[in-house]
Amino acid sequence: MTQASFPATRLRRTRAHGWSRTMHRETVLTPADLIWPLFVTSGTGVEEPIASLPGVSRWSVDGIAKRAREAVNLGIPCIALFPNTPANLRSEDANEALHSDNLMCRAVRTVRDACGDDIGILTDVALDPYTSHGQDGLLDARGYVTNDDTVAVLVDQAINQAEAGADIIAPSDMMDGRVRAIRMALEMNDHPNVQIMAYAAKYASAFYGPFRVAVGSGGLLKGDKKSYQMDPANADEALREIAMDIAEGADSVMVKPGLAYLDIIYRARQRFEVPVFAYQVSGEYALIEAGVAAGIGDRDALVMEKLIAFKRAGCSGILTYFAPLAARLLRG
Ligand SMILES: NCc1[nH]cc(CCC(=O)O)c1CC(=O)O
Ligand SMILES: [Mg+2]
Repeated sequence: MTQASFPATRLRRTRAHGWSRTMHRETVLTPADLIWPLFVTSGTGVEEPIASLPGVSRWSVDGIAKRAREAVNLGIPCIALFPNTPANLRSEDANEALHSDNLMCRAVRTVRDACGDDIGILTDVALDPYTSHGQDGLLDARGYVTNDDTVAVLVDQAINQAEAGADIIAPSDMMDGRVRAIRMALEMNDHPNVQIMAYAAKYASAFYGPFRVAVGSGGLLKGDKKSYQMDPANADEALREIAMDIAEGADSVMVKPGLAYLDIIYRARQRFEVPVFAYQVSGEYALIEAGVAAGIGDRDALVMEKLIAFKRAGCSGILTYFAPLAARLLRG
């Protein structure tokens, strides 16, 4: 047989056996790559299934502590907390965000009591779960979300969360200059080791709908968030946002939503030596669940394929509502 009659290289050769596929795998996903977002609600012993997010519930703080323990047992290193503030505590000025006994702070303390230092607690900094208008910041007389006045409140909100025991402050508001302001306040208030994970490139996305139902801001929001969240058409601008947040003292940055923005994750990793996280947001979760319900495929396989894509693009980790499912699958 002449040499020309067979391929010089057979890429299928290393795919022929399971052991070989394992050996040649370029990217791995582990439970340590996962951050589990959890929704907090009032009361004790309360679980409220969220219709917009099938399989996800709001939990009262005791339930949140149980979920945190579950995360520890599954090898998930960090949870992210989001409060469903009671309607009567929402206001124009989001004052509830600054109270040391608000839902968020109570949840942080309860988790810390239950799990000690075994789990990282990430708290979201933005005003939308606390405002009567559902915007992430304060409005001026014409309804514009003000930047610098909002940053002043975000700083107090961040310190309030750090005092309660948060490990990672995650500003999701997209105001300019907030990372520097929060970093300075953390340093000056004796929290030098509290991290900042900046939602650096956060897009004005149609994929946040189910989340807004979960934190009760969806029905309140009039208009959109396009004057502060990014235009989905832009990528160079995302790199500027990320560069600014690094310069202002962010320990890590986030790209949000996830799958539609893998190019941003990839470019950020090429450009900067900084940990990049992705948020697989509520609409991405709900679409997979809707697809599974419609019979388009197997949930486990769909979820794992999407999560490995984030790692392949260069992510250090992923915020995902699928965290407990994925961790269980990974542990076999
Ligand atoms: N600042 C609020 C915030 N923090 C995280 C999300 C979305 C998360 C998700 O959809 O899962 C949002 C929604 C928004 O900006 O309207
Ligand atoms: Mg910015």
